[in-house]
Amino acid sequence: MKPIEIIDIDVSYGAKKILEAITFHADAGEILGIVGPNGSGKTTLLRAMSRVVARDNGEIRLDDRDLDSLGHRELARRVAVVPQDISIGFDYTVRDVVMMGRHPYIGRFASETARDVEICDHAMLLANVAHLAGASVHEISGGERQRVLIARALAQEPKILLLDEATSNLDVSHQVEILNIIRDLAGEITVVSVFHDLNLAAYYCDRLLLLKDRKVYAAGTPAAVLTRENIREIFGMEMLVKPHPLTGKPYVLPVYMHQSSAGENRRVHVVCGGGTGSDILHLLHAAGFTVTCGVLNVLDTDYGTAMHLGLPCVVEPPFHGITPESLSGLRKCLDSADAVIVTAMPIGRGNLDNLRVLLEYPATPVLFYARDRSTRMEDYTGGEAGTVLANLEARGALRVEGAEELLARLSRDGSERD
Ligand SMILES: Nc1ncnc2c1ncn2[C@@H]1O[C@H](COP(=O)(O)OP(=O)(O)OP(=O)(O)O)[C@@H](O)[C@H]1O
Repeated sequence: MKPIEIIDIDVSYGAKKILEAITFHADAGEILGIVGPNGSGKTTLLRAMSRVVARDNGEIRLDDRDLDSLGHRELARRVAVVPQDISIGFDYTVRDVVMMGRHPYIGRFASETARDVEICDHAMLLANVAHLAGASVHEISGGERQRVLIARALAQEPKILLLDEATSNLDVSHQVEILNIIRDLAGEITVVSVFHDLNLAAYYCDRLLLLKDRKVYAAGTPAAVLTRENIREIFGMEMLVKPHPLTGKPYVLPVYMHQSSAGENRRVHVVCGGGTGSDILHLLHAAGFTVTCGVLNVLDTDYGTAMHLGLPCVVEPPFHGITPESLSGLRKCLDSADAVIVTAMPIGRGNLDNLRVLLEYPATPVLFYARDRSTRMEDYTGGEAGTVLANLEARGALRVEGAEELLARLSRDGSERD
């Protein structure tokens, strides 16, 4: 028996269909997150589950009971809702509002019992609003009001808790505090919560439901739903999706790309390693250059960046020297490159081979790139590497510092060529 089963429901506002053919269930004691872009129907879905809006067709079952067969009190004892809109009309005290959560249990003409008071006090403690009990709800902050509404929902002792972005007004420490409380309660109760913050959703939810264009686009574990492809498709932007280094849960990081066309039709090859090229790989890609890189080892940070950006990269296995095959791969990149960038990095045997090959391309401009003053090429060179670099400089290789200078130099070279 599932605490919540939604079977093929459609929901409309007037003639406008908002949700179509929605089917899913929540397992007992889980936190199910609903994610999706603005206007995709997340709130409407919660409203349908709490009978605030009627569905056009399909079925909603709570513990195998038809939602429509439940009386108002019975429904309120099963389902508590923390809405997105946290305004409260009358000038109640915090305690009054939290006590409203007990109404489904208090008889029409009866007054609250000691048990109601105890549950209400406990709910206020849990949501960290006990110290505000006597304050007017109009004299507390938006975040505090949100916690009051969470306390009211907890006082309802629901089996199912529906949260509509219930932590969106809270600062990060209160967000985590409330979600930790909800995580602790899950197990005893089933939680369905709308999230805009994908990282909070990934961390706190057992499963996610991703909505798009009125329908369920994907459902499953956070790792299965929050893929780079799904996020690109749904939100239309690039995000890096990685396991969080401490929790192992998926972690999404937006790639803020200020796209430009400065590098259109221009090809650059980047010789980098150890993370020294990640910033410019990203920047050059965003500026519209066709970027290749390598030779890199597959465990290298810059290789990770190249893969995230989808850049062609000549690679070798970890701790492997450069083979003739990858040298020929590198030459293929260099044959069509308009410029080569060499980042300031420690130059080991592998990179020395990379650099030697550049000597075969005297007509291709080479830029030695240092991210800032603290990283200088000469700090990293010496011996044979120093000689190769000196040879490249003798052939016109230039030193540039900072991404701005690099892009300016590349566009100057481009216009000179044009
Ligand atoms: N009371 C209403 N009457 C008519 N249309 C509505 C009403 N409430 C919402 N809508 C429309 O229904 C669609 C879905 O709204 P809903 O609030 O469910 O989306 P949402 O995914 O929760 O959005 P958000 O992320 O912005 O909170 C939107 O196009 C919205 O304009």
